[in-house]
Amino acid sequence: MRVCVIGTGYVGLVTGVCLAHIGHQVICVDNNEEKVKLMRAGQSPIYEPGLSELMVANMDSDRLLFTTDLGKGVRESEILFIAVGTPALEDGSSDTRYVEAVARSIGEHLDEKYRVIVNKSTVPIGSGDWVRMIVTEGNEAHQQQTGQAIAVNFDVVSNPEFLREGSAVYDTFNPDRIVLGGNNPQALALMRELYTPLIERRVGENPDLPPVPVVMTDLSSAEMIKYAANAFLATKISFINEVANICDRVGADVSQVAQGIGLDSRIGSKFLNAGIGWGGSCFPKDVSALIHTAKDYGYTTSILNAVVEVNQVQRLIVVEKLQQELKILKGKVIGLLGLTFKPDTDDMRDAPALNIIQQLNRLGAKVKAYDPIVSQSGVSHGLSGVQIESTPAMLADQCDALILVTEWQEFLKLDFPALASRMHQAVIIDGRNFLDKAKLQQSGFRYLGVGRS
Ligand SMILES: NC(=O)c1ccc[n+]([C@@H]2O[C@H](COP(=O)([O-])OP(=O)(O)OC[C@H]3O[C@@H](n4cnc5c(N)ncnc54)[C@H](O)[C@@H]3O)[C@@H](O)[C@H]2O)c1
Ligand SMILES: O=c1ccn([C@@H]2O[C@H](COP(=O)(O)OP(=O)(O)O[C@H]3O[C@H](CO)[C@@H](O)[C@H](O)[C@H]3O)[C@@H](O)[C@H]2O)c(=O)[nH]1
Repeated sequence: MRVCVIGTGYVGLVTGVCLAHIGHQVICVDNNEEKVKLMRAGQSPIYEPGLSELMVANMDSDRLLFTTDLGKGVRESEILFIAVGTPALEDGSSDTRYVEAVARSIGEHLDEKYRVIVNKSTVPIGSGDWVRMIVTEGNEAHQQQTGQAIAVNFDVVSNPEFLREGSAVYDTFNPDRIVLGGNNPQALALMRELYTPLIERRVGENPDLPPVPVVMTDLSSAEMIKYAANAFLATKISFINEVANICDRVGADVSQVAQGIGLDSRIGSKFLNAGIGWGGSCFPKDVSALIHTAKDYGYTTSILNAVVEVNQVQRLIVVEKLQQELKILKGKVIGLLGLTFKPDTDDMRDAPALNIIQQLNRLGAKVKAYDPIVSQSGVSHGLSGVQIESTPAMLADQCDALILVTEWQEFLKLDFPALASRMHQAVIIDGRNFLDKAKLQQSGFRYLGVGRS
């Protein structure tokens, strides 16, 4: 099938590359010329394991091309994915201006051929009908300008994305479910056909599993599924973090507690890692957007408000632990192991590290950091108040404490005795309960986790 993906960020690029890989003809459109230039040269503008190789292979097979020309993408494709960003506005609601701009442009380029316009971006409930309206407006304006009368024919489908950064390619090939929301069975049938190789598990690592469940819904239910999924996962993390804070006080170990409750199949063991809380480009903005939507309808989201509140406190729990340990932070040197909001990504959007740096700066500490991706990339990522070091050893030099912020696998293999010998005081706060406490203690560290007293 002929597909156009508009927006080549974490979702759009991965979606475009993976759809090409399962045999579709894909045009990826982005209005960022630098990005398009990079991708045309076979380089991925984002760090995502396995993505670059797959991208180049599909470009070489002539199934994937990149352009800034949205008109070309619309004219030459039957399925048009909108995959642009929907960041949070000041008031917590979703900023849909990029979706609006794309929907309007699609309208300007439509002809008589039938198209399915797919909302892949996470958009507020009700956006399906709104996108239809904007596309129609764009088309009518174009017709007025050109004097051409075109009978356009299209449907809007909601197809929310559930991939995780850091395992985006794997998740796309091995989804837990595919959600398709829409009003016209013809559009939903085309979408099902598009995903058939994935549904039948012809790609991916679990060929023996039953077919991927396809959940067909109306537009707004599909939109709500996306928000509800992220809000539930964020709730699960805030819940275990609250339990961790109680564990710290009563002397229990949250890792053991998580194992004990996670084995109950009604609870499940995933997303029960306590630590410095959830961040990233999705959970914070999506939970806020859902709270905002509820407010628009006069409903107060008591649970979700608490989920956010717990998370705000949780992000700074490592600084509190540091204060208990070192007392005065003014004039102390603190080293952060990791900066990105999770491992295997270069994404710094709403990373807990940003709050930790700000708070340490406020308390007068000098902050240094080492991150496997950020240190290598030489890109500032808009970071201020932190000195980026290029090796863990340089990070440890003269530090009064280390804080593990991101659980990069390579941190498990660090030479901790060597790091301890370079520090002023060998204190480590494990913000992800990731390191081996006994090993750290043997290496001469005073070790503190979260809820692992
Ligand atoms: N990042 C994730 O893990 C993830 C997962 C699921 C869903 N989502 C949702 O998917 C959407 C995209 O997220 P992302 O993280 O990929 O965003 P992103 O910021 O990484 O990428 C967005 C891309 O859209 C491009 N763009 C903006 N306006 C454009 C226009 N008018 N024409 C063409 N291109 C345009 C930008 O240049 C950028 O490359 C969001 O709604 C997000 O909530 C993201
Ligand atoms: O047990 C856990 C699991 C995660 N996290 C944190 O939660 C955040 C989000 O992690 P994760 O969900 O793995 O990453 P994302 O790439 O943000 O993916 C989420 O957000 C995406 C965007 O909507 C969705 O598509 C995915 O399904 C959803 O998992 C990160 O800060 C993690 O450190 C924890 O603190 N404890």
